[in-house]
Amino acid sequence: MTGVKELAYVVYEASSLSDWEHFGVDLLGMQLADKTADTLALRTDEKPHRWLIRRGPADDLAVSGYEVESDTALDEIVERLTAAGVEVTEGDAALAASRKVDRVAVTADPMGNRLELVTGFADADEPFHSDVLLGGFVTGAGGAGHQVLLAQGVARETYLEFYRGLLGFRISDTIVEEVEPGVVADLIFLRCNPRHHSVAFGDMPHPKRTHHFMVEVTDIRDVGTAYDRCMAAGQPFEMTLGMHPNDHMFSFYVRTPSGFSVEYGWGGLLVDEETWQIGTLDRLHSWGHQPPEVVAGLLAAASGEDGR
Ligand SMILES: Cc1ccc(O)c(O)c1CC[C@@H]1C(=O)CC[C@]2(C)C(=O)CC[C@@H]12
Ligand SMILES: [Fe+2]
Repeated sequence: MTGVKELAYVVYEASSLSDWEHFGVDLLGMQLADKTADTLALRTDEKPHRWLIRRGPADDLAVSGYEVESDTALDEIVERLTAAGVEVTEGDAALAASRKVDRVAVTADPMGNRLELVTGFADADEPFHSDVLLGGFVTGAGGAGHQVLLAQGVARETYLEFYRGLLGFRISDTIVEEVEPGVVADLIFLRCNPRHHSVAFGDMPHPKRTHHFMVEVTDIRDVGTAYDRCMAAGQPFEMTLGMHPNDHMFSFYVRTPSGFSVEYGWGGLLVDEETWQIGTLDRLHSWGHQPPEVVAGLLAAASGEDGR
């Protein structure tokens, strides 16, 4: 089935662009591409933008842009969506120009997340440059990274029918873990290229549309120095360094200025379509990924009055 090829870009609506500029550029090592009174364009590679931050009150995900192989592939997907009763509109030239794509079709998933299906996402004129990274970000065929979105009470079969049945995603695995007595995290991970997942869904209570966006770096030292920069800047952490059992990502989670998180990772697994088997795992973390207050408690206990 002709499906989408990669997560190309996201648009976030944020109340403070200056906080996001500091977060993206100084802490994460992205490149500021463009800045107006109401938007910020951040680069992680040869593309002109991977994150667009637009001024507004939502402090949440506004758009997920997925690139499609060709014009005919986009026609095919639009036709499939329309036949399934999903509304799709062709974006105008101004929208396409603002996204730096040839063509953009606008639709929404069953949770009401706006999706832009695009062709011809151009490269920037200038090569990517980071002021702080030793290496670079891992994008390429795997796209900009991955994100976890909230199911918001929509049944799994409903959003799978959309993402798998209409957009062509494949299931990589599911993880179900009882994180506290009576509280079950149940996540499903979907891929559209060799990256283990470009999107995952969970139905836990969460105030935003998105839980996190994952950016991956080529050099493990850049995970460590990003961790240090976030720590030194007082950026709140959601989880310390750790690893996931499904995609083997070595990562930490830090809060964005909009309250949801960024996962900053290295070493993510690539899926071989020929041999991959859909797994069902029972733990979210192989090790680490502790809430900071848990680590703070352990460290305080370890250095208590009798702990010399
Ligand atoms: C479990 C997992 C595997 C691979 C990933 O890239 C990934 O982000 C995650 C999930 C992260 C995160 C978590 O571990 C704790 C429980 C969380 C907060 C959720 O409830 C949704 C996202 C979950
Ligand atoms: Fe993740």
